Amino acid sequence: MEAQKQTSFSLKESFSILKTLFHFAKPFKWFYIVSFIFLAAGSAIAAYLPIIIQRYIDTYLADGTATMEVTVRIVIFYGILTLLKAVSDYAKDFLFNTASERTVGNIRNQLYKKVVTLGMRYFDQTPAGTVVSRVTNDTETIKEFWTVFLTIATGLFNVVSIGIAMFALNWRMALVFVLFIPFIIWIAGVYRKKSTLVYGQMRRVLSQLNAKLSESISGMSIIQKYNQEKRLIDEFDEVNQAYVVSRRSMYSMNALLLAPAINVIESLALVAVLIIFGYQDWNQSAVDIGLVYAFTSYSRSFFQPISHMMNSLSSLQDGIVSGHRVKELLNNNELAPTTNANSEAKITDGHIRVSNLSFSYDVKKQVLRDINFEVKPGGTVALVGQTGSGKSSIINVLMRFYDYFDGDITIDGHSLKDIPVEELRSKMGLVLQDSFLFYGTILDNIRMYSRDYTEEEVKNAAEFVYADDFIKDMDQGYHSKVIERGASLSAGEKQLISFARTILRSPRILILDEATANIDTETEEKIQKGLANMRKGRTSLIIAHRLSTIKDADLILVMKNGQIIEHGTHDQLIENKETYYDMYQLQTYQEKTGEM
Ligand SMILES: Nc1ncnc2c1ncn2[C@@H]1O[C@H](COP(=O)(O)OP(=O)(O)OP(=O)(O)O)[C@@H](O)[C@H]1O
Repeated sequence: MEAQKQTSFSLKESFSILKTLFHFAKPFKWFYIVSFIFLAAGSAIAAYLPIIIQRYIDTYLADGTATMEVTVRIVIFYGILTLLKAVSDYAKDFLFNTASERTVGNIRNQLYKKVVTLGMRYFDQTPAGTVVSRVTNDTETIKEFWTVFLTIATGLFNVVSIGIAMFALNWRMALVFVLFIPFIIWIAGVYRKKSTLVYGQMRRVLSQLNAKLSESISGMSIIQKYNQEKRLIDEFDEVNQAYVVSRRSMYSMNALLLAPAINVIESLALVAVLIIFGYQDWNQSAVDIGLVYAFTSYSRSFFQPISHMMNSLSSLQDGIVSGHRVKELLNNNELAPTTNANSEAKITDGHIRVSNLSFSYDVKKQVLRDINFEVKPGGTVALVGQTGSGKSSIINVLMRFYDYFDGDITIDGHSLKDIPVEELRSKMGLVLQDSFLFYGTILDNIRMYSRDYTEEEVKNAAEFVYADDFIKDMDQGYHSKVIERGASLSAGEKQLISFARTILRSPRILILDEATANIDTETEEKIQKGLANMRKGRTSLIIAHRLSTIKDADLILVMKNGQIIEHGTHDQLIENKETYYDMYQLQTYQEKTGEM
């Protein structure tokens, strides 16, 4: 985490970051090379154009030999070169931007590919906003960084070609221009210092603005319930005003330092040339009028690129920072757990055995301690216990969302570490409390966009878990739209869809985190019937919140602080009159008095 905040880098680090970025540009190298050839051509033409006019003035106009024919020839030549320059500039920009967009697109894809292979540990430690920002904002900054490369390259080509042209025409005049370069560098330095502060402040306030907005959107129901609208509007306004102020400082800084200051330097350089050379040479020979014209044209094209290059340096720094973050994410090795490479173990019967399993999410806090139990093929084991006792953690380990290091879990005699993750996940049907639905149709959500299942099979699966009734009642049945996260469906309906999704894949083992949300009695009845159908002939591991639903389990494990403190069947545990008995008594009382 600390490294992500790093904002300055040694030369060696910067090179290594650049190397990573260039690596992504490699597939498009010909685009870049050809674009630079056009850039060189454009710069050379830009430097040559004033020379044509200078020659025309000094050779023909000055001594009165500018015939119509000569003038037309020169105009045509000038016109063709101007056209060529326009074509070169267009080709340069088009090719470079195509290549840089593709390069950055390539980076975004690689980042996303990486993100989906990362383990849950990474997501536990990294706020979602940070991951989003890596894939969107940082790549956008890298895009700007790429554009800066073009600005710098264009600047260098222009300065060099115009410099050569100026020295070739008159080295003394050229020298006067060169003497003004330090002033431009000084102004650009002042601008850069100030802009780092102003842009930094702007970015900070903008991210506060975004954070405020996203917090309000996700907590809108709480905001409205507790009448917090006025407070939040005021807070938003405060940050918004700060943003307006920081944008204003940016504009006033740019208005003062960018164009006007550079214009002044340009004019000063030109005045200096005119005064110095005007006195010395002008009166002696009229030939120099063309020269003065050429230098007047050069002044802008010579100083502007230098200031642009200097201004771009801060974006270069931002690009390196973003490049570093991207590289860090790409090199992150908190990958999702994998399997022994050569193993092809298969799940056939669904016989689970957990032996001496201990587990921690963060190495510091022991979440599971010495867990031992067995679920026979087709049997049902229920996990019960107070919140935070470790029930979900057992499932997290069993599904290989997290790796474990102490003890082992075997299925059909194979250690989990030897069962390919795809095999494991295809044979284990997982239904979580909060079923995640994707944007799409009910049909897409049940078959998870796979073309392996026909609509008929999807319907059969839905019928099997009693989800068919409510789906048929919807406007467009199985083709009804599901909005983001299935917000338009009730918790019970989402759970039924999730049952259908699970059962469609005929898993050997069923892992179920029973929903605690309030579900109406009718849906609840369907859920229980659907569940009973799903469990038939399958090994089931159920996290139960309502003890009445697991009375028939073959084994009930009572958990507390990451340990199993009691186990047995419902009747045995009731007879024991310990924790389970107390929990059961309390729940039965609550159900009777309607407190649940
Ligand atoms: N991703 C995680 N990273 C770190 N600690 C975690 C993580 N998930 C859970 N824990 C911790 O592990 C412990 C067990 O949590 P777990 O979710 O397994 O409990 P649970 O019995 O399923 O609770 P509930 O009934 O509320 O779902 C808790 O102390 C919790 O704070």
